[in-house]
Amino acid sequence: MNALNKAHCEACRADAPQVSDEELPVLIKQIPDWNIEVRDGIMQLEKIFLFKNFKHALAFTNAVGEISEAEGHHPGLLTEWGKVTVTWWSHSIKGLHRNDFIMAARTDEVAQNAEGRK
Ligand SMILES: C[C@H](O)[C@H](O)[C@H]1CNC2=NC(N)=NC(=O)C2=N1
Repeated sequence: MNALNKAHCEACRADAPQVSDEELPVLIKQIPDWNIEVRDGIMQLEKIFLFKNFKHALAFTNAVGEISEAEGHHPGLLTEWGKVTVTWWSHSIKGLHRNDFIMAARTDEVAQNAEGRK
C-alpha cells in the first residue's frame, strides 16, 4: 500500500465502505496532529493551520482547493484571519473513507509548502 500522500482518491460511491474500526488506528497514525471529530453522527478528520495574516490563510485555502478539485474530493474549509480549519469526511457515505486520510496527508504537504505559516 503506497504512502497516503502519494495515493489518489477513488470515486466517491454511496456504497463504498467506511474505514473499519481496525483500519482507523492504523490510518490516523499516518496523519499526526489531525483530530477525529464527530458531528451529527458523522466522523470527520480536522486540523487547524495557523498563518501570519489573512492573505496567507486565503492562499493556503486556495491551494487546498486546487488539490481537492484535482482529486474530486472536497473538504470543509473555515478561513479566518491567521487561521484555516480543514475538515475531511466523505459526504457520500456520511463518514470516513480512505480518501479522507489521503487528502489529509496531501493537505499537510500543501501546508509544508505554504508561505506565512505560524
Ligand atoms: C459528483 C461529485 O464528484 C461528488 O459529489 C463528490 C464531490 N466531492 C466530494 N467530497 C467529499 N468530501 N465527499 C464526497 O462524497 C464527494 N463527492
